Amino acid sequence: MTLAGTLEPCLQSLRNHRVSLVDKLEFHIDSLTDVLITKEIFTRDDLEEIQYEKGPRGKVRKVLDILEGKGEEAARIFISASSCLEESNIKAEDQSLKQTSEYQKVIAKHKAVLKRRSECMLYYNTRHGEKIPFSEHYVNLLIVKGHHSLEIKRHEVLTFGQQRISLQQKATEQRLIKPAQLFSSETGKKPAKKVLVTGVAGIGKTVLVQKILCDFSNHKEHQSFDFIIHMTFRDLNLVNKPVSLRELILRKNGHLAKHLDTITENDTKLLIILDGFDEFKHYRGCDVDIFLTDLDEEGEVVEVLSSLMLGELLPGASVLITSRPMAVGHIPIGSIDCFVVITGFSTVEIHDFFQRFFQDEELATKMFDIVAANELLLTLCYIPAFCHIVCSILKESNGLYPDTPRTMTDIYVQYLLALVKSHTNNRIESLNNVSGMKHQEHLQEILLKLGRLAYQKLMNQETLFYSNNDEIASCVIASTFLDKTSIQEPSCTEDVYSFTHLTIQEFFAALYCAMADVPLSETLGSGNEYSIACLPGNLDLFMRFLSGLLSERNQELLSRNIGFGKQKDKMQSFRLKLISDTQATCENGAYILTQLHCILEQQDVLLMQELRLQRLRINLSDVTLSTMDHNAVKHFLNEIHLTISEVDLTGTNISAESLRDLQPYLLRCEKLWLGENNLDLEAIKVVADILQESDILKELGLGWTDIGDEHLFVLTNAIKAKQILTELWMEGNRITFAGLSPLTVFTPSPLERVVAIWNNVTDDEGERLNSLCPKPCFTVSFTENSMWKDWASWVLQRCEVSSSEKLVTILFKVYDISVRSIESQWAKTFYISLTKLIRTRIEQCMEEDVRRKLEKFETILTS
Ligand SMILES: Nc1ncnc2c1ncn2[C@@H]1O[C@H](COP(=O)(O)OP(=O)(O)OP(=O)(O)O)[C@@H](O)[C@H]1O
Repeated sequence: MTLAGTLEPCLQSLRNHRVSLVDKLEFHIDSLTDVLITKEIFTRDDLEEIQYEKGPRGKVRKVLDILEGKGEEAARIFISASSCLEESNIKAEDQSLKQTSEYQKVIAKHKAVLKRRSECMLYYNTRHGEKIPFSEHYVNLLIVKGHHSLEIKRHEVLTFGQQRISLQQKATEQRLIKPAQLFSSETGKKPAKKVLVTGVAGIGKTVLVQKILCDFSNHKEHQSFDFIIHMTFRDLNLVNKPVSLRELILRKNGHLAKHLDTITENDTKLLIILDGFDEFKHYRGCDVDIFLTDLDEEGEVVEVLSSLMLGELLPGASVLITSRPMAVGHIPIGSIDCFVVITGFSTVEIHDFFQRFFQDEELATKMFDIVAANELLLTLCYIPAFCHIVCSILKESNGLYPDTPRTMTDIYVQYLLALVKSHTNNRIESLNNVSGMKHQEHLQEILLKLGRLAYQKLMNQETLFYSNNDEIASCVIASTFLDKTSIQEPSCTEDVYSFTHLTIQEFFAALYCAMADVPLSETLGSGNEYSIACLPGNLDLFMRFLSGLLSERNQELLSRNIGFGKQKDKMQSFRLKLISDTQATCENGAYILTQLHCILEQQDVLLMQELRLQRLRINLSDVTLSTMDHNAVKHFLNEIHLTISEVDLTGTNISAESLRDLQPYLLRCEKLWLGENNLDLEAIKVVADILQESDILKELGLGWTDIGDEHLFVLTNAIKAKQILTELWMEGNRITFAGLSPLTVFTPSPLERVVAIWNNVTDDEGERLNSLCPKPCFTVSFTENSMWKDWASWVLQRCEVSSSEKLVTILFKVYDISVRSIESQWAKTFYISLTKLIRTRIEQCMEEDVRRKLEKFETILTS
């Protein structure tokens, strides 16, 4: 004991001063644990243990207990960190007394600035000068906390080889929250610091940000922060030389210049909002190796922002990032501690939106009824941006829908026509009139110029641009779709432009490709070829618009109203490409959602009849599915009556409700993959219903779905009723021997294979299970070579048909040192083939960031 005391003076000192340390540190426990995590003394598991303790004093005690097991060096670092903390607090207290009143004045000033900036709704067809008060027009948005597949990615339980799934790390249950709760602490938990808000195009991410700013500046919510700094990636794209975070903040917040040091020293009271990550030019390059840690340190803009997101820069500050889902994979996920998805409006909110938009109860109800009578239109209105466009069209046309829109493109086309019409005082009405003809040609020219601008900028991932095209900037119609902002550069003020909404830019880009006299092979591909399936993910909305614009009905509308010549060759070429790409994808099982949306946009039953399908595989994996996505899937499967050989819904954030919605189609499938979704008992009951009803469902995948024995019992009863299922995969769950043993009754017939590795089952228990059936059917660890050989060839085939971007996602899941260390032949062959494939892709890859990631994997696999 004495010996230990002299050999471990720091540990001993902690023991001696335990009582006084609890007194001193109880108010600094959060910052202290943060420091210890940053210095890698504490792990996330330690943090969780500390957070379970009630009250700050209990937490300090827990910290001291944990330190006992961490050794002398950890204790030394702790003592130095806590004395620094105390010193800085004394200094801060002294200073703060002096600064309090001035600091409060800056807060008030900043709130006044934010209030002015956020008090008007950013409606994007607002006539110049027309102001719509935000608070009167904000409609409640449905926001869900917890996104299972992202949570899992964060905890890295997806990587193969993880031997243990921490039971404490059960995925957070999904639940509705209010904007005010984004940063509020839940019982016993630390408030979230890094929040990621995702949601599809036009769902209301930017409006949510505005809501936060508005409530903060009106002293209503988020008052735990002293300052909120708002930046958009759109603006940040304009920075093309090394900068410091100080410069970035001051670009739009010059009034904070004098006090920025105090504000950032007090970073736990600071929230930084970064809106529109998907619009960031460098979004694919955020896995930087260089970090900045100081407010004044200069670096590339991507380095500054990545350092901020990862908590290297201003570690105490809270950060909220918004992004469309397609770019989420590029955000340094490890740093995020709260995932939020905006799901848009429900019928109640749509109704409310109509009331606020029309500001006349009777008229609003009449308009709402028109929309409610058309199910497709109503579905589109769940997305606020579309809801707004639908209302605008109804307003312009007095409720008379000229052509009932059936798809997203239809409403954008009609929106374009309505705005063009209203801005040109109906001058394009008459086709017979000569000046009308001239006017039409002029109009076509302007729209195509605008389209080309949208297209060029979209391909370069630019959403904000300096105007070097005065003709467009000064034209009234063009300016209807463009926003002008003046920004302060060090020596002058510059005008910058953006489309009024990103979806509008995507629409115009597609309009250009569809209507300009440039062949599709030139705009969409290189040489004579182009592919719908292989375009990068950020072009999927553009592709859907293009398909809709190349449909018969929209060509007809554009020709009738604006005089565009129909692009018959392009329509035919696109249609044939869509057919051949879809056939290939159904055959090889590559990701299919974009094609399904393109098919929905075409609204052409004949097209589906022309599909010659030998096999039907539907792969929708790894992207959260929205209501519109479900519509696209259902629309396709309603017309194609084949048996579905495989449906892959892995990592789609699927809920019980959406599973129920898809149930009739899932009854037609032979293999169903539902892994990496948080399946609650309700969802499992739907799966059980499918098992009980289906005559053909043979293979079911439920890996990493957070299921336990209680869920498995429900499934077992269903398997018993139908006795068709041959394979059940349940890796990475909470299942025990007790849950698995009732399945022995059905092994080996019909159930030939039950995979339950990374559950709560020991190898001995696995052997016992196998001894209960005539031949071994249970796999609880990596032993059975033949099975893993099959698995590996399935994964390899998936990799081969995936785009390089998607390949990176798959590689993140399947590479792992511990599997590579397995000496089995299958593992060796698997990794050799994978390495070969990666090499080929590196050679072909045009996208710098994807190539870099592939090269990293190649190095890992060959080292
Ligand atoms: N809560 C809301 N109340 C009223 N209108 C809303 C609301 N949310 C969104 N809108 C309408 O939808 C439009 C689009 O919203 P917003 O720009 O926030 O979408 P987004 O998710 O940021 O889209 P993108 O990913 O394309 O940038 C807004 O301009 C507004 O007209």
